[in-house]
Amino acid sequence: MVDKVFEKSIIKQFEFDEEVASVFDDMLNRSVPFYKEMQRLSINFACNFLEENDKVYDLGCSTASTLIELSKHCEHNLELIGIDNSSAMLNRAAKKAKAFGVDIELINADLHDVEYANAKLILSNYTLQFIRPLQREKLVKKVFDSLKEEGIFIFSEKVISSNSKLNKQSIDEYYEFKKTQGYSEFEISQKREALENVLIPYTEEENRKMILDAGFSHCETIFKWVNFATFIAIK
Ligand SMILES: Nc1ncnc2c1ncn2[C@@H]1O[C@H](C[S@+](CC[C@H]([NH3+])C(=O)[O-])CC(=O)[O-])[C@@H](O)[C@H]1O
Ligand SMILES: O=C(O)C(=O)Cc1ccccc1
Repeated sequence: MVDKVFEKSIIKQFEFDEEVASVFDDMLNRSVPFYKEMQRLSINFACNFLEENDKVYDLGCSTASTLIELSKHCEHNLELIGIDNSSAMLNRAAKKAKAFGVDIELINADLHDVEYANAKLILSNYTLQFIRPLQREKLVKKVFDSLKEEGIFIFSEKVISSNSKLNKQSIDEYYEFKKTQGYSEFEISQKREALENVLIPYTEEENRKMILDAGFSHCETIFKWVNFATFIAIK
C-alpha cells in the first residue's frame, strides 16, 4: 500500500501504529535514500562473517524484510530472531515470514528488556535513532556484551552534521530526495514535525564514539548518502 499517512493534518507524534505499519515497506523505500542498496550491503557484509547455525538478532525488525532477505541470501542455516515493540509491525512480519517460508522467532518486547545471548550478528537498521540518548548507549553496551567473540553489529542511522551549514544543506538535499519520491511539501513538513523529539539523530562521530566506548575494537562506515549512514562494528 502507498504511504499517504502525512497527507492529512496530523496532531500527534510519530508512532509505529497500525496506520504506519500498513504502508511501512513503501514508506521506508521512499523515505530512506538507497534503502534497498543499504539492505543489500548489510546482508552481504553480514554473510561474510556468518557460519552454520549462527544466532542473528534484528533489533526493530519491523515487517522482517531484512531477516527474510538475509535468509534468502545466506548459504547457512541461521537462527533468526526479530524484536519489535509494535504489534502492528510484528503481525505483518509473521505473515511475510510465513509467505516466504522463513522461520523467524518474533518477539514483541522493548529492546531493553530482551536477553541477546550468544549472538554472532546483531542488526539494527534505522532503530537506535528512536532510543533516547543514555538508554541508547546502555543498549549498545548490552549489544556488545551479548555478542560472541568477533561478533558483529551492523546498524544504520539518520545522522546530523556538527557543521551547521552542511547540516542545513543535508536537510535540503533530503527534502529534495523526498520530493522526487512523490511526497508533497505538506507531507514532508508534517512528518518532520511528527518526528520532532521522537527521532533523535547523532553525528557520525557520536555514533562511532558510542560504539568504541561500548568496547568494540573496530567501527567502519560501509555506506553513506548525505545524512543516512550504515556502520559495521566488530567485537
Ligand atoms: N524501544 C523499542 N523497542 C522495540 N522496538 C522499537 C523500539 N523503538 C522503536 N522500535 C521499532 O523500531 C522500528 C524502527 S523502523 C526499522 C526498520 C527495519 N529495521 C527495516 O530495515 O526494515 C525504522 C524507521 O521507521 O525509520 C519500528 O518497527 C519500531 O516499532
Ligand atoms: O521520513 C523521514 O522524514 C525520516 O526522517 C526517515 C524516516 C523514515 C521512515 C520512518 C521514520 C523516519
